[in-house]
Amino acid sequence: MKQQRFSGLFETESCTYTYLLADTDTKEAVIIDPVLETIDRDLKLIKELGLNLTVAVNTHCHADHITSTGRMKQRVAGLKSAISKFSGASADIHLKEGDKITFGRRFLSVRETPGHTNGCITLVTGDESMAFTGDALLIRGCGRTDFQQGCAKKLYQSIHKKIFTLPEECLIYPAHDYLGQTVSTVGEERKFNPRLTKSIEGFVDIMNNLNLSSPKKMGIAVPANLVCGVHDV
Ligand SMILES: N[C@@H](CCC(=O)N[C@@H](CSS)C(=O)NCC(=O)O)C(=O)O
Repeated sequence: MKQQRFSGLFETESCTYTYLLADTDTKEAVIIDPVLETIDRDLKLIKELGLNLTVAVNTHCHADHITSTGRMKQRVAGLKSAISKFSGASADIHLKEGDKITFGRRFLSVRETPGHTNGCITLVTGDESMAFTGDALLIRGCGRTDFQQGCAKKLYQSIHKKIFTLPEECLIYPAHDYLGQTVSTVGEERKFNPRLTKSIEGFVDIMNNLNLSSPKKMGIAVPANLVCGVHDV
């Protein structure tokens, strides 16, 4: 009997992945990194599947899009928002290393993976078959480290100590992909990630020379995400 429903959902403007996980027996569900623009799509799916959404969690305080967790709380009775205690953002649940987000008989455990921001977390399924890495580890890449307390050394250590120590076959689901890639594995990223296969000095050098422009929505996204995407809840 299948006990877990998993959906990967995509928001095209910010290239953000939202993930929905549910225990198919109890119908309890968790949503990871939901985006304001796709709130209707996500809530429609949840309703169609007859799920009871209990937690909406952000892997960090996003700088490129506005979260829908606050608006979801207004539309889903009993829903709780969650984010790292180091994010600086308000939420019902402030997460730290080792915490568990339970849905039915399943859970996600929290691994702190700072470096892109101070409050970045990676969420790992109880059986360590899936890891939701937010903007820490991307497929063949990683989150930038040039704002929001970003630190390349910290990110390198986070990924090597908290993500690359997971089983080789553990599936990696990042918060973004800009090339259409949907999933990787710990083993693949350990072997082929062009940034993380370097020494820490080489990695820092790459990160200091990315020369990326700032996310277009940064000025509105960060203040909004500090209050779950809304200023009135
Ligand atoms: N062009 C996009 C922003 C793209 C970007 O900066 N992505 C971030 C994650 S969202 S803060 C990132 O870490 N990218 C790493 C990389 O190597 O691309 C926009 O304007 O929103």
